[in-house]
Amino acid sequence: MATHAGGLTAAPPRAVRVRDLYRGFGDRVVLDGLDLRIAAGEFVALLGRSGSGKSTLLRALAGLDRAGEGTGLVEVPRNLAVVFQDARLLPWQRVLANVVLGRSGPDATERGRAALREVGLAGRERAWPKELSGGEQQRVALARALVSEPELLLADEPFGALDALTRIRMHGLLRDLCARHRPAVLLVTHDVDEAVTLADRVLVLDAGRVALDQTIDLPTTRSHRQPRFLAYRERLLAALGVDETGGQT
Ligand SMILES: Nc1ncnc2c1ncn2[C@@H]1O[C@H](COP(=O)(O)OP(=O)(O)OP(=O)(O)O)[C@@H](O)[C@H]1O
Repeated sequence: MATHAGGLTAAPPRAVRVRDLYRGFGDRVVLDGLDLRIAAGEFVALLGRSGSGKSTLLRALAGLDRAGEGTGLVEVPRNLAVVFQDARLLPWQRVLANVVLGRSGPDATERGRAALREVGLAGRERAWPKELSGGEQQRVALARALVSEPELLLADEPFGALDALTRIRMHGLLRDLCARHRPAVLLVTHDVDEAVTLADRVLVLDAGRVALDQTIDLPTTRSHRQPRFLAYRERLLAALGVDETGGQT
């Protein structure tokens, strides 16, 4: 359990606990007394208007927020992994080396191969990153994240740069990987459908705090046509201040 920006560390609950988190840049207050809990194994999606502070919160959890000023309690498991919109692979390393980065020994290699099999890239171990499509590169990034069996996976719009069909395939992949590995997940996304498709709970960030905390009570395999899916979608869009036509409410 790592504690960033002050505060005492309690017994490790293997989940996220954030209390009274403040983050600002100069005069700009971005997170303003934010509270958040994520249970072990829980999948939480985070929505919010552009500039509402989603990435700032994710960086605070990842311990990557050295730029701004901040106070508050942040407790996260030490064993966490982060994936971003761009796969951030090392171009001079082959795919398998990217997955096992920083690890060595036959065990690491075997785990890396297994992770690549899990993301559907068996046989591509010796490929260079530039030989892969954007979707395949994100698969490698997911394999690299999961090879350490993280207790927490932080994902900042991981599918934001992919085309719609690839994104749908990646949703299925991420859902299956999370069902198998059971990390707690915080997924930052702009895509309301993605949030309702994947998450146990969807949060909407507004004015520096969690403005809506919506449990998604749907079966694991979800269809966009289910009436309850559409009802959640509508509620979240309303909380984001947009209607179905893209207009402001
Ligand atoms: N290093 C920084 N220095 C100054 N301001 C910053 C810095 N990082 C973020 N900000 C500001 O903090 C606010 C929140 O940014 P953040 O990236 O967290 O929002 P976001 O909700 O993730 O946005 P988007 O959906 O557009 O990615 C923005 O106004 C941004 O300009």
